[in-house]
Amino acid sequence: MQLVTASEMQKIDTYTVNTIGMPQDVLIERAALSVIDVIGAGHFNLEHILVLAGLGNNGADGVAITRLLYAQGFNVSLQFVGNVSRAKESVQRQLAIIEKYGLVRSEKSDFNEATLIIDAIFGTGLNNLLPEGLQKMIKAANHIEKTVIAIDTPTGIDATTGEVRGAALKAHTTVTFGYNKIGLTQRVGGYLSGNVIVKDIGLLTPPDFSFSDTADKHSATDV
Ligand SMILES: NC(=O)C1=CN([C@@H]2O[C@H](COP(=O)(O)OP(=O)(O)OC[C@H]3O[C@@H](n4cnc5c(N)ncnc54)[C@H](OP(=O)(O)O)[C@@H]3O)[C@@H](O)[C@H]2O)[C@H](O)CC1
Ligand SMILES: [K+]
Repeated sequence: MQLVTASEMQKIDTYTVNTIGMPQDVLIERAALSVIDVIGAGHFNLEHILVLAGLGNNGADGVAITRLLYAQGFNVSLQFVGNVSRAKESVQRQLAIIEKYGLVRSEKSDFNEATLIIDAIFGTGLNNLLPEGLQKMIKAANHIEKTVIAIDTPTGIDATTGEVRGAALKAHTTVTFGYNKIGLTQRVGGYLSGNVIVKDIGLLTPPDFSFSDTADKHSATDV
């Protein structure tokens, strides 16, 4: 199974959007629909779903997932993690749409009430240690051992190395898009990702793309 680094995945994302012309919002919608497939497969308690969404496209996936669940009548709440005014365009568009659906974001959620947490805070764009406050929140969430579905990567895991960036959410399942990431198969990332499901969302790989040898060398799990 081909594994990729975070930057390889971002190159594939960019090629699909900028060269092929596939609108980013279509990819985000397909990503969200692929997660709904997994959620609907019957392995999770869906009584109260809490979606945690961040500033980047990972967060946009999370808001789209919330909308799809809300439209199907699920008891779903959305908590934005970070300063909404700093959120990317893709997230702002998703937030504007979900407001028209009538869903009001929760300011602060009680994790204890949730039966399932959807982690859409950070994905492959994580580039540094998590902010202190978020590290504390993640450690508290791990402590109460809630079932977590991670979107693309568990927040806090470096998608390339599998190292923890201060703290990382422990996922029961990770739904990752396009290719599996090296960081989900090795070091702590290999453990915290749980059951990794790779979903095709229509990303195209450039014809002359050469995967780094890092990717090939790390197909075995060396946690
Ligand atoms: N690109 C596509 O077509 C699709 C991508 N998918 C999803 O997108 C994410 C990758 O999205 P990206 O926006 O690149 O990254 P993230 O959502 O992981 O978050 C990055 C944002 O967060 C900021 N950031 C990064 N590290 C930190 C940190 N340690 N502390 C605070 N903030 C941080 C970052 O800001 P910068 O200014 O630092 O760049 C970004 O704002 C991928 O994982 C998929 O889930 C879609 O699924 C498909 C289409
Ligand atoms: K995530």
